[in-house]
Amino acid sequence: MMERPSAPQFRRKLVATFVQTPLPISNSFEAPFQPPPPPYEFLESRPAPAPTTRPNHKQDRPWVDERLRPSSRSEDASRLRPPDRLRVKTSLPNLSRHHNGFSPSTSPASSPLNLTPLSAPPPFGPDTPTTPSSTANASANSGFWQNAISETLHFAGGLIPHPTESTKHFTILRHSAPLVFYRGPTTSVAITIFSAHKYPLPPGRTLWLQQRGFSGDSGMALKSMMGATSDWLDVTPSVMVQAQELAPETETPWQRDIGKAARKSQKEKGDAKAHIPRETHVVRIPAVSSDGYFRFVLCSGGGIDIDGKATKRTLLCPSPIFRVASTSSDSSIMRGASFSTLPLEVGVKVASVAAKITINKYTGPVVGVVQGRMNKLKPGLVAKKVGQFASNSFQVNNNRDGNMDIGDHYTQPSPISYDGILGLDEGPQQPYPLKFQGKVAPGTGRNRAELGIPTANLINVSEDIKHNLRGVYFGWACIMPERGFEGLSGDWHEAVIATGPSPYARPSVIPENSVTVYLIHDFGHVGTTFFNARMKVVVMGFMRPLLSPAGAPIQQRLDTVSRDVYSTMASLGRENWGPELTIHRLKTAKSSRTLSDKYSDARDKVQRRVGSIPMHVVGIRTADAEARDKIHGNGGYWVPR
Ligand SMILES: Cc1cc2nc3c(=O)[nH]c(=O)nc-3n(C[C@H](O)[C@H](O)[C@H](O)COP(=O)(O)O)c2cc1C
Ligand SMILES: Nc1ncnc2c1ncn2[C@@H]1O[C@H](COP(=O)(O)OP(=O)(O)O)[C@@H](O)[C@H]1O
Repeated sequence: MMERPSAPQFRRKLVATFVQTPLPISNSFEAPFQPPPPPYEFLESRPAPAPTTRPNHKQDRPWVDERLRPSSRSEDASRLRPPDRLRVKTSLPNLSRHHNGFSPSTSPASSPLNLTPLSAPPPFGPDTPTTPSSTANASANSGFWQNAISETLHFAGGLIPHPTESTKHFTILRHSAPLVFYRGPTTSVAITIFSAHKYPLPPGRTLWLQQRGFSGDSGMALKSMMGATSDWLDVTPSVMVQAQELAPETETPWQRDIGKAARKSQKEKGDAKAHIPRETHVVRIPAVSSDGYFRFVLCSGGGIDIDGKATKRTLLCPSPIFRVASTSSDSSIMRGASFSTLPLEVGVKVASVAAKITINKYTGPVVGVVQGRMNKLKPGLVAKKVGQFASNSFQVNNNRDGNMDIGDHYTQPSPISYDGILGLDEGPQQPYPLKFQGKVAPGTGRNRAELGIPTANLINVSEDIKHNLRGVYFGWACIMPERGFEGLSGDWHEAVIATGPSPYARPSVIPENSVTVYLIHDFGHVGTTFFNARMKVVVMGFMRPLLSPAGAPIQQRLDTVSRDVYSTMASLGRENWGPELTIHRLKTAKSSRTLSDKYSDARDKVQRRVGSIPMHVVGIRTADAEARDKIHGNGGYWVPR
């Protein structure tokens, strides 16, 4: 992490940075990796499973640690400060000059719209979409937003300065900037845990997220969202990664931080008692954590033992605090802010105003398209409702009403008719059949090599499918009869479709779902491939969740796959499950829908579009972020040292 200058320097630097180039955003997001990991190790390499029940623990209320409790009266006074005192000057130069953030009461909404960006707008983030309609104006906005964040990060550096927290035997060093802008499900914070020679980290160590000043209603809301019984969230990273797998640009700054902290510890405690680095954790911040001040708490125990019982949790060390900020709720959340961090809140507010302008770039086109289409359906309630829905989806605090519960209904087990035969004899039930397409791309070749089962890896599959499907499904697939693939069977074939994080993928905070299809068809001779062919897939039902293949003997995997193939063949062999009837159904379903079906279809479509708009790029939390979180699980990764 970048070193923070002392106060007067800091002020000078702030202005200087402001007119030169914006700072890079912190390294608190997904880090790139290089070599692929060995197969099948990732799904189960976490040392302690996430507890399903958590002990009630009045005794370990958050923030009772005296060293961390905001102490002074001045803080109480600051809490009473009316929010309008926090109104900010509406341009960044002013913010820089009034670096404490307090300024005459100018309406925050009044002038940013008129602002021109301060420096040439750089592209924002690695996954910044380039919509055709993103005009010069829009990219100017993103420059403005980026500047606002850079400024705020500077503030954070000065205002939450402690990068380490220690107890007698443990130290936690925070690598990421102390201000973490919410960036969707990949939002993460990196820490390294040190411990004394005689105190290696216990094998069942767990990491918990605590919110500062956290109590009452919000505590309850959090609990019910997570289905948890406690207001601590288990955020123990899921997978282990070796240091050699880290990209140098990730590892080098961490090593620098670690070296510095280790030297300091040696100086303070002497060789015998110095704390030595044990593990680096990149911890995913779940959407449900909302905005506020947080810390991690390292514990021994807290997981589940082999009998399925929760093990006793003992506190070992808290981490330094950090602020998570998004722009969708009232960003000037005072809960947990101390007097010294109030100016930071102002910075967040400015970034938030900037983001709201920037977001028009993403939402504008979708609202336009949907409303345009609905006007054709007019007049009537339906058009009005969908139109409203389209606009409302972009409201900052959009409610969950009308949202698809993403993922859930695609992972419901199909009813079993009889031995191994899935689904009712009458045919597939909602939401199936489900159609999608993809292009066949080379994979690792391991499935064929190990099991003799070639699986076509599909790319260019819609985000919607990748997000919602997780597990093993059965259905039909065909290779599209195009030039270059004339010799291949273009018929519909029974297929097993497996989607989920690939066991062979590079590690990341959230592994991307891959879609692989095994066509139950003999294409002639061993080794036939059809890379670059387009494939159509119709999913007819859910078969089973993905098993973690870690350590599973090949024979066991073969048995599972054989059962999958059998079930698929047997289930699809019934009259109402054939490909022709299914395709016919898909076609007629389109023309025979009632107006209200159309309404819900259009609503789903809009909702999916909304889900696919990268709102998180500018720190907006959408209502489905929490639903998606359920799919992502803990995520994150840890590196032994
Ligand atoms: C019938 C079948 C069942 C599968 N079951 C699982 C599973 O339970 N868990 C899993 O992680 N992957 C499963 N997969 C995916 C494969 O393990 C593998 O990731 C995929 O086929 C890509 O391999 P490739 O790189 O050799 O093409 C399954 C694949 C097939 C065809
Ligand atoms: N029955 C089949 N189902 C799916 N793909 C097949 C089949 N027969 C041949 N293939 C071809 O084999 C490839 C998969 O082979 P595999 O050795 O698993 O390699 P990879 O891991 O590169 O996908 C597919 O991409 C496809 O081109």
